[in-house]
Amino acid sequence: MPVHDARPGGIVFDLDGTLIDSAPDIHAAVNRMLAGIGAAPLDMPTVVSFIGHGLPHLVGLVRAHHGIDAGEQPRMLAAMMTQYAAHPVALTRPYPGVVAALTRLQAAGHPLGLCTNKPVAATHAILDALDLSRFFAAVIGGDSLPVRKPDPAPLHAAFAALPAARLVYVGDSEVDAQTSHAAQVPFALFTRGYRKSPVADLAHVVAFDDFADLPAHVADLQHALTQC
Ligand SMILES: O=C(O)COP(=O)(O)O
Ligand SMILES: [Mg+2]
Repeated sequence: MPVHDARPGGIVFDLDGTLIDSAPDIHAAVNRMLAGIGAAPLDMPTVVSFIGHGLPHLVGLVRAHHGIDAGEQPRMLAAMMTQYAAHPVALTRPYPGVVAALTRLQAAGHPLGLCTNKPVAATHAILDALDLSRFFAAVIGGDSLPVRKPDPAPLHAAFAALPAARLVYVGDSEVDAQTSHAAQVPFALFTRGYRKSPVADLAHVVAFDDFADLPAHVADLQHALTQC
């Protein structure tokens, strides 16, 4: 078979629950926001179950959980943004092996991008603070476009900014699997993130629980791409 495109393909990553374990800071910000209105704190698993569709959606779920009127949404969202912006990386760290994997993939010539539902200003602040910005040629946040994941448009935008064929989207959640499917991009599932469903219920071409294994999976996908 003729070689379709031998150049290293573009790889786009999700952020929360994929490259970084950000739930502890999101949890802390939620509870500071709730304390500010005299509401009871939420435990970590509850907040983790609310992550994935962006901060406006998360605040809506927090509000519903406490039975707070929808009219409070704008004030609560503004407070959440303020609280999160105040301490975005106090407790947030890349998952083990992430920096080494990104370094290897970049050295192998893969253009790298990011597509997250996190607001883009907070995304840049976190990437800068954790010294991750240097890896990404494209960063699309939850408010970069009028629509967010699982709409495929943000993922299309991230890949469009990379000078390469679309190789794979790497994410951790139901939203990411749906987005990949809608964008018709192969999906690699990091299984230690914030998903709520069994691995088998999320359509994927690769599932992995250790970033040390990702470069080999990518090499296999690249091989398949160049053979088709
Ligand atoms: O902000 C969220 O709710 C989820 O963010 P993610 O898209 O990086 O997982
Ligand atoms: Mg995620």
